[in-house]
Amino acid sequence: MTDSALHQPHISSTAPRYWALIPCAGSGARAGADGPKQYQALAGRPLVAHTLAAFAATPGLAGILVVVAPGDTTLEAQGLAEAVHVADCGGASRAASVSAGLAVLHTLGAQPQDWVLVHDAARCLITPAQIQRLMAACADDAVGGLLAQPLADTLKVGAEGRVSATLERGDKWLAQTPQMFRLAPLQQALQASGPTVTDEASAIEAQGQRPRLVAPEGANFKVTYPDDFALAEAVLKARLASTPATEAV
Ligand SMILES: Nc1ccn([C@@H]2O[C@H](COP(=O)(O)OP(=O)(O)OP(=O)(O)O)[C@@H](O)[C@H]2O)c(=O)n1
Ligand SMILES: C[C@](O)(CO)[C@H](O)COP(=O)(O)O
Repeated sequence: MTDSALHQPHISSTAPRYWALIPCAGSGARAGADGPKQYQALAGRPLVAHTLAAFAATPGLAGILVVVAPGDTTLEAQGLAEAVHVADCGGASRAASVSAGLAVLHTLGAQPQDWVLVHDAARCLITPAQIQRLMAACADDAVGGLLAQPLADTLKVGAEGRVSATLERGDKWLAQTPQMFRLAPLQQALQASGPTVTDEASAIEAQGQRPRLVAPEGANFKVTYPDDFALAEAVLKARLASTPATEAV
């Protein structure tokens, strides 16, 4: 047996299930709101309610786990915890929150070979169609993958406020979420990468794997800065206006 085979997790032959893990324990410092950005009102509901509604409307998920900060009971108080599992095990970094959530998934019955779709609570424009697009693209993939957006702008390198180079952008993508990997390899990869890695794909890449890139076909930006709230709200309202009430999430 090779050294790498020794470190492979046990993958059983039963059909894998799909779990959603939603890190929701950030403080939203860059958004400059009064409190965590995931609970700010957007189109009449807390921002994270839109995120959760998209996952609740996605067929084929075994469960949805939301990781919140220790002692945070906002989801329960807002009536948003009924269709999801909530664990107040968030950590000091996004990666720490995701790792803590992966451990909780085991207690919910998740198996090492099951797929986990990690999605930022702050990406509230995600749709069931986008989630299913990623699931379909990666279901037979040996590694897994992520939603990502090809660059739309010319890409510059800056130094001391001036352009030092213009990069070829044909092969550049902006990483989004969900990012979908199997539970055991993802846990191992995050443990090896440590708490500073900024997405799951980076941790998997550091293990020598090449995650699949899947375009989202529609807006899926992360609410990060103050202006993003109005932009996200406009997109949500436009979708609601053009979607029959039975399909709206
Ligand atoms: N310790 C952390 C940090 C982030 N997140 C979550 O990870 C997602 C993406 O992180 P980001 O947008 O960077 O959120 P914040 O850390 O909240 O924002 P900021 O960096 O501006 O403080 C968000 O849904 C956020 O709640 C988390 O669960 N735990
Ligand atoms: C995971 C992520 O959404 C990919 O774009 C992003 O890296 C998370 O945001 P952060 O600012 O790096 O925490």
